[in-house]
Amino acid sequence: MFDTAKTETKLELDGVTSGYGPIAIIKDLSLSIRKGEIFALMGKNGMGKTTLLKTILGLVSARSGEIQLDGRSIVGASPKALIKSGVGYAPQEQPLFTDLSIQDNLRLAIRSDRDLGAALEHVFTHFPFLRDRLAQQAGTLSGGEQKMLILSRALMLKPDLILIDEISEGLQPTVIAQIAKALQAEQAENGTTILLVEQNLNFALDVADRWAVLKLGEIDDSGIADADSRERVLEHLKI
Ligand SMILES: Nc1ncnc2c1ncn2[C@@H]1O[C@H](COP(=O)(O)OP(=O)(O)OP(=O)(O)O)[C@@H](O)[C@H]1O
Repeated sequence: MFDTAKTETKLELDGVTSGYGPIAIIKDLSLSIRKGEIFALMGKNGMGKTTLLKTILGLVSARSGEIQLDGRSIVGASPKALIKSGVGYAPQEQPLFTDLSIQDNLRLAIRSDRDLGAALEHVFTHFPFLRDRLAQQAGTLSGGEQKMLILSRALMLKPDLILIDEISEGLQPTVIAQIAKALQAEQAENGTTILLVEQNLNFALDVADRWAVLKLGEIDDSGIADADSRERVLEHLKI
């Protein structure tokens, strides 16, 4: 639930415009994510949710506006530099090396093998099935298991901020529940800030402290996640 103590800003976007070629997808968007909160960003297909995450990460350039992480500008920073400064990313597209083992996929997320043992133990607390499956080829995991591996990779460095893109897509409720539990544990135990792009309203509003709906690259509505949020968000997602 929303904690009024969470007032410090972790990520601030101010008047951000970005897109592809001459087309602006994100339009003069301002958004403030507080330290330690789970923030759900929802919206219909093609509204710019992924583009927004990619703009924060520097994978898509911001044409104008300001993006600050912990009060410092990150406009123009490389994705690698952002990951080094504590940002994790679980992309929507399957980013696994399917012919490599689970362990090798996880190893690629850390800088030095010296950190491997501790990082693995960290992700095993959320997804214990990985412990006995480290040698298995990632491509042979089920869809749900692959999603848990993608999230685990983003969690290997214990990021302060995680950007997660439609992790629940195509997953059965038990796997979604496991992922929800993992995110809530990260938030509660490590004070992790989570920006969750989602289409699954129930999952998003269950775990989120606050939410916003993106429409054609602009914030159309936003609020605290409470009993009335579901109906309000649903209205925005209608055709
Ligand atoms: N590389 C690209 N080049 C040109 N246009 C793109 C590119 N990537 C996305 N777009 C366009 O930008 C718009 C927003 O796409 P984006 O993937 O950000 O939306 P989304 O809200 O995440 O959608 P979904 O929920 O379907 O994943 C869409 O019209 C899409 O076609």
